[in-house]
Amino acid sequence: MTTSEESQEQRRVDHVAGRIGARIEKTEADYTAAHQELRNVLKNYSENTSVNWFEVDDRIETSAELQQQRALVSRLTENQNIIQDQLDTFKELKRSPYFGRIDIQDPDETTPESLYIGTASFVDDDQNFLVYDWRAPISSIYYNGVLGQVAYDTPAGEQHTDLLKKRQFLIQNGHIENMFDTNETVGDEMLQHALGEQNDATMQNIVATIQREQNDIIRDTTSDLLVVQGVAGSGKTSAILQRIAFLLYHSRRDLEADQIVLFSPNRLFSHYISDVLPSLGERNMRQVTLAEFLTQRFQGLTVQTQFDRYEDDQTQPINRHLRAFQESAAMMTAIHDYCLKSSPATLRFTDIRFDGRVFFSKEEIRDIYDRLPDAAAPADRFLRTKNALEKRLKHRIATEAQSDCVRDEIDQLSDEDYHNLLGAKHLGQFEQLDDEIDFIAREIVRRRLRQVDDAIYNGYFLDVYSQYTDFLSHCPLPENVTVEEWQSVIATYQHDIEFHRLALTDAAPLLYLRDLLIGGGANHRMQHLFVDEMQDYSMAQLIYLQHAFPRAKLTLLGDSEQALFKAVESPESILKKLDAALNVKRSRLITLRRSYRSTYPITTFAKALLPDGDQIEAFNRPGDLPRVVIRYDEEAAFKALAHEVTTELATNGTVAILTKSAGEARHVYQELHRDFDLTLLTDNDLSLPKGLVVLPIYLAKGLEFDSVIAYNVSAENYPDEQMAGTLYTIATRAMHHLTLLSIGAVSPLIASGKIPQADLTIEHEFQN
Ligand SMILES: Nc1ncnc2c1ncn2[C@@H]1O[C@H](COP(=O)(O)OP(=O)(O)OP(=O)(O)O)[C@@H](O)[C@H]1O
Repeated sequence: MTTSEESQEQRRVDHVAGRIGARIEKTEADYTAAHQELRNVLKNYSENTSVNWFEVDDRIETSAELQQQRALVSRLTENQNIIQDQLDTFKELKRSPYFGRIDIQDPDETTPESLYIGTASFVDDDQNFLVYDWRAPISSIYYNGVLGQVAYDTPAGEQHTDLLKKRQFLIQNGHIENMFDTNETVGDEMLQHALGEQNDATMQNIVATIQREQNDIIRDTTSDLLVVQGVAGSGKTSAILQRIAFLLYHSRRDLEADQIVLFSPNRLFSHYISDVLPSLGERNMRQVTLAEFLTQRFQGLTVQTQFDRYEDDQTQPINRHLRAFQESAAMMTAIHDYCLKSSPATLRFTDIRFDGRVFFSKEEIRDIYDRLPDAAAPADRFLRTKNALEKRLKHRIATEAQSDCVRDEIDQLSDEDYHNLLGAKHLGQFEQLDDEIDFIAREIVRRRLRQVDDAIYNGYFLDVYSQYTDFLSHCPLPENVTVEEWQSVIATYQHDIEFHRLALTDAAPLLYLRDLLIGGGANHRMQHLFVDEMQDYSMAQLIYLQHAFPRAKLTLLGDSEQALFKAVESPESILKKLDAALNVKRSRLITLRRSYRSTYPITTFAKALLPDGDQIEAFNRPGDLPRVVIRYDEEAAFKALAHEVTTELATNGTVAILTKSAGEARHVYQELHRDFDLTLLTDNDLSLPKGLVVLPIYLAKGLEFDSVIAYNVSAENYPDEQMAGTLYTIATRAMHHLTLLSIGAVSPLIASGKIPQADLTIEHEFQN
């Protein structure tokens, strides 16, 4: 690259930045005007809210006026927010207007054209595209193409062009720091820089350096089920966030951010990724953890979380084949069959009671259900039963409203209570006073019987918990499950329910049974469902999620090597199982084998922990060897830990001590918190601070830290292959430094001959 080319490019950057600067000034003026308008309306609004609320007529008038003003305020606020967002985008763009340039020559053109690609598009006042959005169809060439003939998809079909040049830029504060031409997808030099820089507490966008396979994930618009199996640090999470930005850009008119839901592994993760979409000028999608989702669905019950289960599994023996069956697709099929075969006689109806007496008896309810055509789906029949009960309730309300005692009650009402019962909507609606009185009478009875109404509306007249017991007692068992074992499953479930608790294993089958029998539970608005860390979900849970979001396209991401609960599975076998269970039209598997997060020595060490780690490709970023520090008693270990922490904090922004369990994390906290500014993170924490943190590994899923210290990787703590996934997950959270502290003999996973001693720095304490 010649210096004249560099100065020419810098002149262009200056020119573009100048244009953006002018637009910022104009937008700032627009913002001030919008803000002033909003303030005026708000002032007016607050004056209006203090008017007389006592007289009924005034009240109606004021209320209508207020409603109008409220609508105006919300429109103006939205307008102001849009301008603010534009301003933020322009300011960001001015600092770094673009990161790429492609020179192309279309078949019907005589001269080549240079296009510049950035995080958002910028069109000047003469309609020249000075910067193209990275998501524009033509930009895909930048990520995918090597020089020569290339194709790219557009809404009008596939287009062809000749790619003559591809140039990458690193522009900071309007200044070109680095630029070079490349024939590769996105050159390693650029990536080296991006990865070496990171030391933020939150995730950054990767649009300047998206890799080819990541680009495939991001731009896939046709699959109904996209399964991404990628090794730790291969950019799965990054890819889905850019994918969401891409989908929002491409379906601007039909897709909104709140029609996309992401199931995240934990709440810290939700915070960790929260800046990525806003940095690309998009709103965040909805995020929920499995625990939050289940808690919301089972109000009144305490549902075991994945974390509770992980902790419990460490202290109690687990019957793996039993659990495997309970969480399988076969279990969900059994539920489905059971519900389809259900009949009025097998359904566990219960009385609806009021004031200690039976209001609608279960026999009456069963009778209604029985009279409905049995060809209808159970949920349909249930809904019609609900409607019939509502009708009967209305009838009883009407009859009771005629009673003398209700009329007496009306006579006793104060003016205020009377108007409240009538409600603003009905004021002046009745021509005859008698009609108004009738209405009030029904309203009194309706309010009194609200509990019955709620019971009908919520379908409380079917005891789903006892129905699930009935299902379990009739469930066809696989050969490897004995009747005795199954009896214990039923007994445990019943015992849990008695104490308002539910095991995680039972949650998905029970929800499925409830939805199939009584209806509801499905969200038809969601268009995309993303599940990160899918290896921690059972097949039953995934089937349920598909049922709960029936219109959503699924993107499932995971790494079976990081399974904390299960054995490792090959990506192909995972897709095969999902294909069979989820029954989708178009499915696709993308495998990512290159790991970007950690330095070369850390990834080399981490992959050696796994039985089939050879397939992991380490990105070539230099760094120190992982250090193993061995001490033979706790006191010496904590002294060493304090020393390591001090050293790491001197050079790293985030240092995490990762433990196997919450108990261990608390113990470390107790020992260190007096000497260090240390934060103990639990599953209630919502944000990730910078500095020094201690947390169990399952809360660190999906996260990364500049420096990781694995606490106590002894043979006692990590005795065998079962723990390989956990240790691998811990090691791969480190970006730049990894230290492994062992109290006593080191785990055979590390001390095995598989890991060459030359790949580690080992520091022993001399024993007396
Ligand atoms: N193309 C890329 N350009 C720059 N950085 C990247 C790229 N791909 C991944 N990274 C970086 O690598 C790190 C790991 O990415 P990410 O968290 O998305 O991986 P993951 O596959 O979800 O990891 P895990 O399964 O271990 O949680 C992040 O810091 C991310 O910014």
